[in-house]
Amino acid sequence: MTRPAKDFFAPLAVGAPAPLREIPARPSRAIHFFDPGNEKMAAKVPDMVGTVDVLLGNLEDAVKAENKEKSRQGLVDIGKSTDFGPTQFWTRINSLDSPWVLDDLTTLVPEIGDKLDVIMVPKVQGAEDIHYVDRLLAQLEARAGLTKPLQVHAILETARGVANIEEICAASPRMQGLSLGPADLAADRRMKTTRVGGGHPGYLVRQDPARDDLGVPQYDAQRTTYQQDLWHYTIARMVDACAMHGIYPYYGPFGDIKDTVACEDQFRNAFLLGCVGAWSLHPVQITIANKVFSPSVEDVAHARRVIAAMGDGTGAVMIDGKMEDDASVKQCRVMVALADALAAIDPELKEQYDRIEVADV
Ligand SMILES: CC(=O)SCCNC(=O)CCNC(=O)[C@H](O)C(C)(C)COP(=O)(O)OP(=O)(O)OC[C@H]1O[C@@H](n2cnc3c(N)ncnc32)[C@H](O)[C@@H]1OP(=O)(O)O
Ligand SMILES: O=CC(=O)O
Ligand SMILES: [Mg+2]
Repeated sequence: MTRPAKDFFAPLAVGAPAPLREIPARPSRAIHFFDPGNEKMAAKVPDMVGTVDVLLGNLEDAVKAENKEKSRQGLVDIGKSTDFGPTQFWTRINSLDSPWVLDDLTTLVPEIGDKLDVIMVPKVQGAEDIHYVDRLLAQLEARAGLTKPLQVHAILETARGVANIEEICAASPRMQGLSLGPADLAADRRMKTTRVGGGHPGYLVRQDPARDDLGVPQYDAQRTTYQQDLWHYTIARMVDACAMHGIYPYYGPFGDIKDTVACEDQFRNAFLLGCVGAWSLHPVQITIANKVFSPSVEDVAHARRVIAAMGDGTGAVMIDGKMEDDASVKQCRVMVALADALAAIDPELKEQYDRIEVADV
């Protein structure tokens, strides 16, 4: 059950920092995963600061059981020794039923709780999981004397989690966002796939058969097929639930590292539907996410033009043969607000957006 409105923003432990009233809209186009126990990856982290919006030290799946303690300690060392500047610092803890998660939280909060921005919780099933983490974090924050509350991000990777999506988003003022976890979700749903995110050639629709002069369908004639997106339904649910609760939706992992083209397509579908970012599993995917989740110069130019033409934002105007009104100007404001936020942290993008001529507007 969700707490009554009057108690929703009350700290859950004496001495814990006051919960945030609003989740900050910090750019997070790529959430870049690294294993803090892998020396080669860990060594790259300081140089990645400033090149990616979020660096996430992963402690869960993809870290071998015998390396869990090493990765946790590696994360503590990186957290203490790194100045993250404009880059956010997140972690993915082990699942709540695992033998490692209690030590993850009781170690990370006192050691590097002041450096961490967001704790990603995997395999969240319902509000009860968030309530557990919420209270424990409050106790640990109070004991550590933290002044800034940690935010919580849930991965949607079970059928029950998807069914309970709204209550998960509403479970705590710490809730920062949701990510799609397509690999675990596929397994939990008993989908017949063996991939980490992305499409499947068997999930398609086929063009109707052509008909001969007598109207008889030619079933054996060549017919075009169109591959469909396995994740459309779940992403759309995530976007609505997150928008309703003032938190942020993300595409999760795309496992075919070499298929940069299909990765870009999946990320772009998510961007167009309302997601703010995606996971990056390999440095090559940072570039893709940064590109896709930044509005194009053309879209920003058009949006600025509509906003300028619409004056106080009411009424209707014609631009290039198209009707624009209150509803389209609101979409344009979303686009420009994102462009402004990105320009503030990304000098290359700022230069591109600044180059849009006043004449274009
Ligand atoms: C379903 C889920 O839960 S998804 C989330 C969990 N999975 C992960 O976090 C996976 C993270 N990524 C990885 O483990 C690796 O990128 C792999 C296994 C996919 C590929 O690793 P490799 O085969 O070593 O890739 P590759 O040879 O292209 O690496 C090139 C360099 O980039 C480094 N690198 C690879 N991935 C990363 C990364 N995520 N962060 C930083 N550096 C990386 C490698 O260490 C290597 O360094 P080197 O040039 O000093 O030798
Ligand atoms: O954790 C991510 C997933 O796809 O599973
Ligand atoms: Mg998973």
